[in-house]
Amino acid sequence: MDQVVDVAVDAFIELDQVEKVFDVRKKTGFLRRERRQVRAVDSISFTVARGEMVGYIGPNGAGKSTTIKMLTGILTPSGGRLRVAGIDPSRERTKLAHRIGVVFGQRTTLWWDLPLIDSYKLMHRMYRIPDARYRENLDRCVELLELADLLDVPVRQLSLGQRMRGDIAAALLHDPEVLYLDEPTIGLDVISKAKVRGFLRELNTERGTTVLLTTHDLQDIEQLCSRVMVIDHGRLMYDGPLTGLHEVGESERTLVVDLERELPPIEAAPARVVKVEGPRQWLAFPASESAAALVARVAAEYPLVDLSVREPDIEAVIAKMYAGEAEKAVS
Ligand SMILES: Nc1ncnc2c1ncn2[C@@H]1O[C@H](COP(=O)(O)OP(=O)(O)OP(=O)(O)O)[C@@H](O)[C@H]1O
Repeated sequence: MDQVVDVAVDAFIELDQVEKVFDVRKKTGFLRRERRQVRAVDSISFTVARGEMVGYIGPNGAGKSTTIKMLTGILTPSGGRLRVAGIDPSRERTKLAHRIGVVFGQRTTLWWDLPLIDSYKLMHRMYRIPDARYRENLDRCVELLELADLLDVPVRQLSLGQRMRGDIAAALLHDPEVLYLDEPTIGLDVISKAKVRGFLRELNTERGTTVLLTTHDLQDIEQLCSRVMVIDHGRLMYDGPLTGLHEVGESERTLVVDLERELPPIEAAPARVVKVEGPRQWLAFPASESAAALVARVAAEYPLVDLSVREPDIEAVIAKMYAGEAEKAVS
């Protein structure tokens, strides 16, 4: 038995030096085409244990969707070894389909013109879900995702947040052991985001569902995942807790305050004013510091009208991470 198989005992998802190379043909003249290779996933290795909830983040084009497509069996890796629940996804895609659920935030798996409930009935048959189990799972999703009033509404009439909740339910009717979520909160308002996050947290703690979550929203990760992996240019750049990512990237949050009138830059170290526009000031402070303490200090000393806290975006954290690496390499 080789080493990889030994590691697989605890690993529910397992990637060992997985690669995906796309052949791209580009038109460069009237009859001329140039062939180019895009290394979308470049020798990635990681394992995810059963019941873990892991964030998989990175800038646009980093290789996140390609990884998820390989994990579902839609794409075949160009190299390396990949297993989900001991199954090779691209070889046994149908067998695996009964054990995984997938939600692509930007696309729907629901039938556009049919009422929501009809999509669920079709999935009941497609996945051959036993009646009692289907009923139980449907009831649970309807209750927790607040779908009762939406079941008879055609999918095309649902708002984005309603449709997303409908899609998440659809992915869970067959009781998958692992759920891949690609941008599940994209475009949702604050209340819908909170509902989706609350549901996922409960699913993970109550049912032990393994979750791999791709997102551009760091708050998704903050509120749901104890572990985060960062991918960029197809390579795994970081694997650890989110707090560690903030430390590596020395990321900053921003406190935006509206004062009663124009005033000199606020003094509240370690926060520092990075921008002033009339009575509005932007203060950057380390993401690891408490925003509440800073707000209390500023409110005690300055005439505040309004305020908001902005989280660092993933691109900014990753950019800082690179800057840190470059500095280390120089010194
Ligand atoms: N079918 C394909 N053919 C050719 N190139 C592809 C294909 N799918 C993806 N790519 C390329 O592979 C790279 C990784 O793409 P991927 O969609 O995995 O990134 P991503 O991290 O999911 O990005 P985003 O956050 O924008 O969704 C990109 O350079 C992309 O252009």
